[in-house]
Amino acid sequence: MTLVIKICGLKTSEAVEAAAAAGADMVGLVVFPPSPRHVDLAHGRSLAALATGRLQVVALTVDADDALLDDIVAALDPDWLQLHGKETPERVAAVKARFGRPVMKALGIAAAADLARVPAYAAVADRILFDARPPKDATRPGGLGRAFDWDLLDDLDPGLGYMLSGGLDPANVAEALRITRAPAVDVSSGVERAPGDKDPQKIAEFVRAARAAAAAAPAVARPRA
Ligand SMILES: O=C(O)c1ccccc1NCC(=O)[C@H](O)[C@H](O)COP(=O)(O)O
Repeated sequence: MTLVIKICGLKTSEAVEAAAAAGADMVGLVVFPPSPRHVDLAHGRSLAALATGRLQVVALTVDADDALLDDIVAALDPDWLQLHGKETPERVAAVKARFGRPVMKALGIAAAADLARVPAYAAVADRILFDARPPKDATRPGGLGRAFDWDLLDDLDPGLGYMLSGGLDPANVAEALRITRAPAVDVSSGVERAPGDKDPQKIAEFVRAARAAAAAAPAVARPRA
């Protein structure tokens, strides 16, 4: 199975072009004003149009209501909706039913107990994104460049595709894949010069390192020890 790679928090056409040229699969557009990666809908529309047909477009929101999601879907026509707030399983199901698009639910992980929520979300989401749980005083729930203990995902079978996220970068993605055998990875801070400023060279290095690691140790197809 081919590793799925998502580059998140793109703000410029240069970054979209870099993700496409590097061979990424998905790009995330953050619609959350407190984030340094926030794009307004007019700009998001042009970035999504540039990506469409080459990269899957993920619209990332945090506890968005239906009215905002209506506007986002109309503007970005995303392939995926990523819910990165405190959305309940019921809310995930409602968003999926209303918009008829695949929904990726982010779950913050800091300890094994955090995985207890997985079955309820796996029943309604199309993909789970495991991210580091943010500190209590964080101004945003993701894109913080924080990793969690990847060993927590050992032996995890959520019953659906999942994405590993949180503090990944070109130097550590191979080790993260070796430990987790994740079928998909997501990165933001690790391919930036500064928050919100993507570095085309780091994007290329990340994709190259992740693809090489996946080729050396195929993810979900690899039998468990
Ligand atoms: O990126 C943001 O600023 C952001 C803001 C609010 C909610 C989620 C956000 N990012 C979510 C992502 O999918 C990131 O790629 C993920 O958290 C990993 O980020 P990083 O640890 O910086 O690679």
